[in-house]
Amino acid sequence: MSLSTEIPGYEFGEAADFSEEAIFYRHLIGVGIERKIRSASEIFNILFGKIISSRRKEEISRGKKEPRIDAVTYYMNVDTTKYKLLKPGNDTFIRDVVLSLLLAGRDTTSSALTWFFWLLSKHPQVMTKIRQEINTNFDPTDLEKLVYLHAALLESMRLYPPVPFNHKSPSKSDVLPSGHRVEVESKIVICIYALGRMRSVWGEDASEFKPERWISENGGLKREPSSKYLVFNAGPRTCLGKHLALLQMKMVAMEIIQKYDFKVVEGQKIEPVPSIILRKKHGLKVTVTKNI
Ligand code: HEM
Repeated sequence: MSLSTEIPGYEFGEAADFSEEAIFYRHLIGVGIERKIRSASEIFNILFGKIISSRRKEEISRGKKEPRIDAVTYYMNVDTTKYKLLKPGNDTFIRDVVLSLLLAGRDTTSSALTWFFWLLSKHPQVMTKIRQEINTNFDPTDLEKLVYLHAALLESMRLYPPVPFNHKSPSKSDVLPSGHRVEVESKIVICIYALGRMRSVWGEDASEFKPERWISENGGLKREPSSKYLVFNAGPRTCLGKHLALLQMKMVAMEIIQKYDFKVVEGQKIEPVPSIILRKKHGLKVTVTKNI
């Protein structure tokens, strides 16, 4: 669903939601909801086919002028001779890379912000502190100064991680540091949602929303190892968009908090969709008034 009534047909969004739900069933239950995946990929193929072919025509008509700076153009201009598996004009490669970036960056940040604003509605004292910080420390060129807002976003994702679980399989049999033996290709599902709420990891107040736990004694941000805060994954396949995501979320949150007052509509059902992204099944209904 889109907030704008002017945005025509929302095929991409619906296809993305379908795929995320279908992948959930594949990861966890091991059965495919193939029809959803197939119709979502047909939509992606049609949409990306149109975009890539019109971009190719545009590039030809631009001639020697500087190419546009965007992901599709960047990957269209990759030197395919340097890579064994790439063929010139390989549209499938461009489609897959751009689609991965869109899926990785689309619902993750929007899911994070939806839970964040819902938590703020339940913790008005946190909202007040964020407003105070924005009013005193706001510098559009340096959002790093918004330490409390950053802490509140990290804390919200600890309780409601946009990617709530991950799934790994060893390529050969191994023994984990815990002593558990894992057979080749066995499925290890890591529940990031549960990890964020474990008292043994986060302390007795693990289930409470407390941005303060991220503030160090000197008032800066406390760093936690990525193996403890697995929200962006850890190791070599850690999220490439982590810093971009936090920056985008700070910008959006700051704009909304500064300019609007919003009230969450009472009595609505809050429940997640079974999907690889922790989306709210019914969205979040709020009434918004502009701050003058
Ligand atoms: C709050 C926002 C985000 C969260 C919580 C998040 C979380 C994650 C997680 C958990 C993974 C690992 C997935 C796996 O192992 O299967 C991942 C991978 C990735 N993310 Fe993000 N992500 C966010 C935003 C973004 C954004 C905005 C982008 C870029 C536009 C992005 C790009 C990527 C890419 C390219 C990977 C794959 C890295 C690899 O496999 O080498 N992410 N992200």
